[in-house]
Amino acid sequence: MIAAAADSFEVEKAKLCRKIAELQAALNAKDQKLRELQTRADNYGAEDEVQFAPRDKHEALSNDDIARYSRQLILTDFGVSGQLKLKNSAVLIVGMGGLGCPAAQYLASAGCGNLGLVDYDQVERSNLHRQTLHTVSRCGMSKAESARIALLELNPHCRIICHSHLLNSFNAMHIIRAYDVVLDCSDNVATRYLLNDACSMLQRPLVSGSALKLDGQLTVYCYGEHGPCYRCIYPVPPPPEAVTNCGDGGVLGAVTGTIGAMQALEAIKVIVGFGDVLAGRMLIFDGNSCQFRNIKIRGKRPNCHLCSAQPLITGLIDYELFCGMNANDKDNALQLLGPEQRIKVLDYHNLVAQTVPHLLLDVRAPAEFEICQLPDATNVPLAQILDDSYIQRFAEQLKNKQYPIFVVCRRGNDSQIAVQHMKARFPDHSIRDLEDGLHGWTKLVDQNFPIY
Ligand SMILES: Nc1ncnc2c1ncn2[C@@H]1O[C@H](COP(=O)(O)OP(=O)(O)OP(=O)(O)O)[C@@H](O)[C@H]1O
Ligand SMILES: [Zn+2]
Repeated sequence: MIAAAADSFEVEKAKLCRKIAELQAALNAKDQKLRELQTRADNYGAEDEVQFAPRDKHEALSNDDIARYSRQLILTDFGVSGQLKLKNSAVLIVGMGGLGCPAAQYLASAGCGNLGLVDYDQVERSNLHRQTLHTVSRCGMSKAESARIALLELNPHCRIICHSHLLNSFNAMHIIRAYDVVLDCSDNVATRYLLNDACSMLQRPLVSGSALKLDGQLTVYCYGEHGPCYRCIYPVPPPPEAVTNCGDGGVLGAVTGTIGAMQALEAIKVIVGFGDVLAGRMLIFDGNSCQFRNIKIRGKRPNCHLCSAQPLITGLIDYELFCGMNANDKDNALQLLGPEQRIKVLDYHNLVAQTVPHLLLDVRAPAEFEICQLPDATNVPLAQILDDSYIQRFAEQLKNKQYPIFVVCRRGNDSQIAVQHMKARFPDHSIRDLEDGLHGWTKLVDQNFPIY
């Protein structure tokens, strides 16, 4: 008895030692990456290819300007001097998606002289419902280029500089330095911290917007001496599992349009210098009840690691590592299950063709299940599968049933979570998920199956 216990202790100890060694190796690799990153960041200016032509300095408005901007020129707070400031300004918009498109549209048409557009991505059909500068014929084109075409149609006097690549720790300082104000229209936490840190170090106001489902938020960070930075409010990133993106949560174009237009308004106020800039306050928009609320957010944190008098962060870091998330909102493919717990979509298709009895659970939300579903699939949302009371009822149904269970979702991530959970409860039952989910089905089995 004692010998058996000692054996199992040794096994457990060996497992732990192996785990520690693996973690140590992973840590070393990340450490190495961080050092490389810092070296490249330090040397970035030297290897940079991005060239900015010097900005023209305009002393007066042209007749065309006067005719074009007449309706805003007559605003008391704005006037000729405001228009000139705008004409001489340079604004960087990071992300030409749901927020960036309306923001760029209002800034270009209002007469912002120099607009920088950053986006590494290309236009897709699923962008068009809210990313209003892009068109059907420009699907596949770089988003920055597509937006540039639309903006020049609106206002050919606006100088547009496209940065059709990822903004990252290597290039952010160099690019941002060339602009007066930055708009965060991105969709991921890593980019938010990157922009915040770079803007704080370079003392550039950062107009930050976000929108998801029917809700939106807006505030201005790094504004003036007392304006807090993003880290003052959120010193540590949220856990990755707490972050939802538009691809998963959904969003209405009119909501991103509302917030994006207001980002343009705050940028104009910052440049021209009128009104109460939304710093130290956050605007919360609830599209469902159509209510705007302003909440006071804390001021500069005296011990902020970034913007306090004695900062601990003095250079850009690896933000993906810091946040534990990629600098995009594309889903990472989860690898929770071994190959024996997964089935390829083609194999599942053959099994259906041979009418092998089985149960197919689709673990997407009901609204997604309504869009499209495989024949004979039963919709049991993941949240329900993770609920113990459901699993108990399911156990009753499963009694004496031998047929295999397959689980499917949109991309093959949630289905793995579901299988893992169910396997813990029913270890002897054959439960597998469909690799790559419905996206895989469209790709490999039925090209006519809708993709979203
Ligand atoms: N670090 C970054 N550098 C350059 N572009 C970025 C960066 N982070 C995010 N973006 C861009 O910001 C935009 C955010 O907009 P939005 O979320 O509306 O678009 P999307 O990612 O195309 O949406 P969907 O989730 O529906 O595919 C995207 O076009 C994305 O490519
Ligand atoms: Zn701060």
